Amino acid sequence: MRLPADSLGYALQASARLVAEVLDGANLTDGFERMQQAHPDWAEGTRGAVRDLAWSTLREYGRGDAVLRHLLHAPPPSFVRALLLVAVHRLGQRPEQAHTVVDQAVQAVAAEMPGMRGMVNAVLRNALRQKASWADWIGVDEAARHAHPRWWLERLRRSHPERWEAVLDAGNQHPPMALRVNRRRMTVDEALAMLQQAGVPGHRLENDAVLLERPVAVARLPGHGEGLLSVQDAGAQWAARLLDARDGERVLDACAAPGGKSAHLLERADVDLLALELDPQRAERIGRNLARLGLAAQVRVADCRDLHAWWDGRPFDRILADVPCSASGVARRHPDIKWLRRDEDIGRFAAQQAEILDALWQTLAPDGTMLYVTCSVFDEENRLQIARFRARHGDAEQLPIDNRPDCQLFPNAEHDGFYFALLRKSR
Ligand SMILES: C[S@@+](CC[C@H](N)C(=O)[O-])C[C@H]1O[C@@H](n2cnc3c(N)ncnc32)[C@H](O)[C@@H]1O
Repeated sequence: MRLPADSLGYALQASARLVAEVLDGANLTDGFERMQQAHPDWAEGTRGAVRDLAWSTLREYGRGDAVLRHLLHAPPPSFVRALLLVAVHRLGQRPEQAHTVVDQAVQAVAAEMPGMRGMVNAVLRNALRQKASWADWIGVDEAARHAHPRWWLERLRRSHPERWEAVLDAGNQHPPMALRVNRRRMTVDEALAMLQQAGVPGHRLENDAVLLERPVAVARLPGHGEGLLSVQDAGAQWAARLLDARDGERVLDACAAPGGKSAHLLERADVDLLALELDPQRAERIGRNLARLGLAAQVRVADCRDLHAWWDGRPFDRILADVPCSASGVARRHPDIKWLRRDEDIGRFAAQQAEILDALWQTLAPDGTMLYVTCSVFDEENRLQIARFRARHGDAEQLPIDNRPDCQLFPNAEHDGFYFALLRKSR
């Protein structure tokens, strides 16, 4: 049986498939991309509903899991468990629609696994009867309360003893949507007026980023196709300002895909840019992004650690090292990472980042600067990484950022979490 694509049952079914895939180890964004390709006829409303349910269920997964632990006596098939998680999330979000949610969840399971219909109905009705106890079930478990895995809590508490809870709270919110104005094509004031006229109001942030009042589909952004604007988090837009590349300089973006920061560097100055990327498919996105904006760079697929493979021996004036990391500062955009990553992964990222830093340092000109960037909030990838790098490289001087040794941005209502350290090579 097929459910109407504009029904809640359909959105519950599709989002439960995505959640089930993630809990079995798959990447959420890739899964959603594949699902959209398989349904080119989806209306914007259907796409939005499926996305919203899957993302917000996974953002809160720890809480839903704590509720289900009290309601299930044996583990159900992964689709059914995922459907129950999505439905429990929706029941919490929209208590006034409780009976519709239960009815539509039953329709959703009937369409996929008809034999489980009675079980889903019974569990959800029981969940409703015991709704007053949910807060206690969640409250006794710190990891459930914060909707993050326990190891993440511990690591964050060690890294930021004063603000770890605020960081977790921000990580559970819907992320803001910010735009970067292509300053070669228009001013921020012109962009704000154009957006206002299109019914997409926003305001200016630091570094000339624009924060939208409400997130919108990219298709609704005026001037996006023509390269006047790009979607880029306001925190990510700090990188180009901090690196401060000037006309005529030779610049390396060592980990470049999908090319957001490369594009920003090129919008700000006429630099000779080499963009490296390890993953060939992701590298293709750099060229597409730059073409939309009317910008150009040399794009190469290479492992930036393997200097023999890509470096011609000519040193760079500036290097952007936007390294692969845990992405713990952007978990609200990619809530699957909270549940897919393991504590041991952080040490592996740190080792890889150290190799990248050591390799790139050799390609930096004397007096040149390298900006190290992560979208992590864990010290091991950030402050400690840079302290260890400086201990290995006596010719590395750390330049202050806004009067501090480095800069840790925490996720908040304006931007995601990022870390920046600026290093100069002494002569
Ligand atoms: C944080 S993302 C970069 C985001 C990009 N700078 C932007 O602003 O659009 C890190 C990228 O580095 C790539 N990468 C990972 N290891 C790499 C390596 N050893 N050499 C080059 N690229 C690498 C990943 O595939 C990923 O695309």
